[in-house]
Amino acid sequence: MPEHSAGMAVEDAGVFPPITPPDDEVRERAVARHAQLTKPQGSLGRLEELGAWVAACQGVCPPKPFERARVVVFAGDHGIATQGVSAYPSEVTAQMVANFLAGGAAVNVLAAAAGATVRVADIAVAGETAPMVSKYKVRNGSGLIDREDALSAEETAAAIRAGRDIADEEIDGGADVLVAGDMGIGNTTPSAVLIAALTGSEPVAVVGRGTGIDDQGWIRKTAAIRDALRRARKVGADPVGLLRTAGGADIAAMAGFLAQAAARRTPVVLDGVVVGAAAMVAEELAPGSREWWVAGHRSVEPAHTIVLDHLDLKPVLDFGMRLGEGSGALTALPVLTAATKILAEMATFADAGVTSNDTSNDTSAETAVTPEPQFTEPEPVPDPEPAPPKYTVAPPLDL
Ligand SMILES: Cc1cc2ncn([C@H]3O[C@H](COP(=O)(O)O)[C@@H](O)[C@H]3O)c2cc1C
Ligand SMILES: O=C(O)c1cccnc1
Repeated sequence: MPEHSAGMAVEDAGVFPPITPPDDEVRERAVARHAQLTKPQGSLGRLEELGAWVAACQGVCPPKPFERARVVVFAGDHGIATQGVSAYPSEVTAQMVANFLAGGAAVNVLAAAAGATVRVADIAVAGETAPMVSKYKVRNGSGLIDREDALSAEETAAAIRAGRDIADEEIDGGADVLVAGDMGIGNTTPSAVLIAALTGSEPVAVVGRGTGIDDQGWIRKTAAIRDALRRARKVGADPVGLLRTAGGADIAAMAGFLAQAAARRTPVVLDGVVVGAAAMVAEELAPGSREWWVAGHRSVEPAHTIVLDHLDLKPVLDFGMRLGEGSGALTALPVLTAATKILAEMATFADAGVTSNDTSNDTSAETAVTPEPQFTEPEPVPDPEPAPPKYTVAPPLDL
């Protein structure tokens, strides 16, 4: 077991303190501020709601634009990848970790574009990775979930603990918004199993094309999900039991990370189906965590829509994306920044000397004589002769 989890009782890793929601009173202040900004009421739509959410999370209105957005990519392999459920081989996972470190992956580009920085954590890559990313490694690949448990009880606890410790490190280091990303060939299969187990869905409802499997791959993947679901039945809806039997170390770490972020009152932008599966488990571990998350996007993977419905989260973007790595969340992050800056930087009607239609603070109304109505009801106009129809139906052609 990695040193960071030494001394931690196995059964405590998945125990979280009660999650307190973002500050509703501040959210209301943000809504009230929106009404004073120089724009018609409600005209910035969802942007207004997102800005109020950021304010409620930060407990301050106007909210502060993010200064340290951080994405943590949780990497891990999955035994089930050997069963032909992915369009790519497992070795790609370690190769992509090297690509992340070299700055060449989508996550690097999208993070830079959104003003975020990237951390990579090897939780269960099959094979060696750079020492700087392997501090929290739990094992080399998780088990073949259609015939064995993904993890032992100790490994499950170590993985959840790893995610919690990583969230703590990032928040203590000043992160003010977090993103979890995934990298692991085969990981959409355990994700689908967890989502099906927690929502009572059928394998065919949760199976997706992942990296782009063909129809034969789809059949193999559906069978793998079915078999893993059958094995997972013994643990019911127990979240830690599900991570152990049908999840994997990387997904367990993500679940710990997402719940710990909520426990530490730090907002999170969720990504696609893999992070979504971890989020569903995290919500079971620490109910109420979902209030600290915004759904960055809707992934193409069908199971992701099931997650969004289950957690009652409305995605910011629906871009037809299906990559993972945190890519959808990072594409949405600038929208959150824009929403925050609207509340922080726009002028109010009073500041800008723009006439508002808000009379709630207008004391002159009490002393004024009845004002002249600006618009009067028009006199009723008598019905004119019915106009002839503009277009008439042509008579049938006599052929
Ligand atoms: C080059 C490459 C980069 C990726 N980055 C994320 N994924 C994503 O695709 C994989 C999940 O799909 P499946 O379950 O079908 O294997 C995971 O590695 C996920 O992170 C990638 C996949 C590949 C091939
Ligand atoms: O939705 C995702 O995050 C996703 C989809 C396909 C492959 N990997 C990740």
